[in-house]
Amino acid sequence: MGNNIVFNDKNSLLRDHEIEGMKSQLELVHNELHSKTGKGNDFLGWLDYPSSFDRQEFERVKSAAKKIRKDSEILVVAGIGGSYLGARAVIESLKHSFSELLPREKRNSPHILYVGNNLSSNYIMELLEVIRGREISLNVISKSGKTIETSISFRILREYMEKTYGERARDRIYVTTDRHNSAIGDLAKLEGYQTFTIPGDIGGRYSVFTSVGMLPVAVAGFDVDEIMRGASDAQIEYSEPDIEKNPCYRYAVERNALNRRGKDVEILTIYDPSLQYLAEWWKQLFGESEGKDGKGILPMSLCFTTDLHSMGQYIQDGKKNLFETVINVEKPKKDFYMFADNENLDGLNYLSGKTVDFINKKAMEGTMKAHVDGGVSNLMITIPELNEYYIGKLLYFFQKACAISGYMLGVNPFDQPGVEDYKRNTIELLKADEKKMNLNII
Ligand SMILES: O=P(O)(O)OC[C@H]1O[C@](O)(CO)[C@@H](O)[C@@H]1O
Repeated sequence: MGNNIVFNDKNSLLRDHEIEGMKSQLELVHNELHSKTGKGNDFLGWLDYPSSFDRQEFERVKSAAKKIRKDSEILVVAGIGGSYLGARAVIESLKHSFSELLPREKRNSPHILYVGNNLSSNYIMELLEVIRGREISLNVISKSGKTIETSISFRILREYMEKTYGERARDRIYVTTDRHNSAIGDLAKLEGYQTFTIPGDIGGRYSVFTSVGMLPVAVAGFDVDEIMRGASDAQIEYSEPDIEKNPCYRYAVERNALNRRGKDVEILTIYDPSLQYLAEWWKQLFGESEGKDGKGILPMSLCFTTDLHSMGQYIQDGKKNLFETVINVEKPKKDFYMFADNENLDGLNYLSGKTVDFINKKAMEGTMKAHVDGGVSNLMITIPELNEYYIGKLLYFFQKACAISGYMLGVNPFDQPGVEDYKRNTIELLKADEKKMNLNII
């Protein structure tokens, strides 16, 4: 097993001169990013966050997590986009796949439930049904403090908490938000809720290492020090300007090179369902960062081998405007040896003595070969295993690659002006409806 993240491009189908031709641009954007002179340079707090983060705030996160772990069976996390995907990506990657169904004696952490990430009345009401009668804490996370999905859920849950716990509700409500200009920040002050800060110069999709991600992750029982150690090593390793020594830059450059060849879609391919939320986080990171000014690579994700039986046909034989980036986890958390069966009616005895993970890896190799033979470029990122250290490193790998890639594409990877349009329309429609109702009452 290796001891670092490795980028492999032997199936990229790119030619050396395509990479060579981009080296001078890489040097330029590297300097822009590190000298903080590029677009969106007021949102670069994430760049050296793993080495410069506020240790006091981090200790407060750890002690709040300790308290929640002691007094709560469930932590409800209310947030959307970058205000929940990072935490969920880490937790789902590391937790037991069926933790909700484990017997109590085998579970030593609260369940983490997510709300505020949709406007489904069914979802919210059913969440209220399952938390009733159980000890809960609530962590509301919103940088702006005014995102409608999160605010609605927060209002409903706050009322529930106040009815259930009375005065003691304030000891169970935790607010993570911007220090300034946040409606929920003002409310927290007024009500005396414990607050955590999202630094002003870090946007939601780059905030996983702040209290936004680390409080829920610590409550779920994972080692946040190790995550920060991985991120901090990544910060050093991926600041190397030479593409030959920097796998993160190589990934950023090659996805741009493929885009210049007309590949507009990147599919992040995972072979373990526990990585599904890592893929969701990755989609927001790249989609919100790069999809602007009529440009961008559309980030998609598929979970193989599951989706080979639904989408494999398209990748093999469909339009050739896509490439894949495969996440390969070298060592599984658990494994199982296939055994021989006397009857062998299912014909599987040829697999006896092989592990399930070995079979998964062979499926990965076979799939890559088929797709590459079909003309689909495959990049591969290998991580030694799914633990806190490597997850921290991988998340930083993608953040840095996204910033470099966005600059190479010529966009500002740190704003999201397009998202505002749907918000404005929704609020306008709701307010117009309110006016109509008021007129009817008169
Ligand atoms: O933390 P907030 O302000 O609630 O925003 C949540 C998410 O919404 C977005 O602004 C997009 O609407 C993302 O950029 C952000 O991560």
